[in-house]
Amino acid sequence: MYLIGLTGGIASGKSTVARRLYEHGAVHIDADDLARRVVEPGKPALAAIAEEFGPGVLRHDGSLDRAKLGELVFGDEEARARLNAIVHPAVRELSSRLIAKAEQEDPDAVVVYDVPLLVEASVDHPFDLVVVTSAPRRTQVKRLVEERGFDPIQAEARVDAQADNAARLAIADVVIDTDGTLAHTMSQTDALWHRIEEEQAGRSVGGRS
Ligand SMILES: CC(C)(COP(=O)(O)OP(=O)(O)OC[C@H]1O[C@@H](n2cnc3c(N)ncnc32)[C@H](O)[C@@H]1O)[C@@H](O)C(=O)NCCC(=O)NCCS
Ligand SMILES: Nc1ncnc2c1ncn2[C@@H]1O[C@H](COP(=O)(O)OP(=O)(O)OP(=O)(O)O)[C@@H](O)[C@H]1O
Repeated sequence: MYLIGLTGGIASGKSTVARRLYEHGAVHIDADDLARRVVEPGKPALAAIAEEFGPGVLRHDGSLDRAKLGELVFGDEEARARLNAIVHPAVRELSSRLIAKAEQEDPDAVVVYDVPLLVEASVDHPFDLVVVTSAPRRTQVKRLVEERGFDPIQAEARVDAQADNAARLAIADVVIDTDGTLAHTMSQTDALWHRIEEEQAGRSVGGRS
């Protein structure tokens, strides 16, 4: 297995890069998706959230009111830390399981773990490569406002709830500049894929998998 940790700020283009790697043949595991799965009705993390933040964060059907919880935690560091303490251990456990399963199914798989909070949550899977998508704060805010309908204050609160670009760049093996055209992002991603293929070919010559 070749394990890539893919991180970057909100709306910096992680999903775009992950989708391209998936099209090349990688297995894609998305931490945002796992974070949704672990709070489905009936899961212990959802009960813990309702206990911690009150029943007002649940909808009438018992599912999580994500907008309501988002209002409570973005812009309030202490509340966010309480939420993270509930959700992150469950995501850590599930991601470990899914990465192990991908390796079991194909020992030569390239697995991309797409995780926005790799720095903040001290994710310590044994990555072969850490890839960071990087766009300036103003581009992130512009995309959130223009493409996802956030108001500017909400958009800034989301961006500021995360590590800054400098902290992410400090742990990067590869940086993908996502402030240009989509074609530029794609060509950097294709070059990354070719590099990984070459590394994998070198490993099999050397007898490792
Ligand atoms: C607060 C919640 C319910 C809001 O849900 P919502 O549907 O509005 O956003 P969604 O989950 O799709 O996240 C969108 C983006 O927000 C950012 N984000 C989400 N949670 C956090 C957080 N705790 N800290 C900083 N940024 C975050 C990420 O960039 C993520 O890609 C949700 O984000 C949540 O449960 N967050 C805690 C779990 C978590 O940390 N998830 C991130 C990856 S593990
Ligand atoms: N050069 C570029 N590279 C990547 N995305 C770009 C670029 N130019 C514009 N975009 C747009 O920016 C948005 C980036 O969203 P994407 O979902 O890939 O980011 P993300 O980092 O996965 O976000 P999130 O943290 O919310 O999961 C997309 O709508 C994409 O089309």
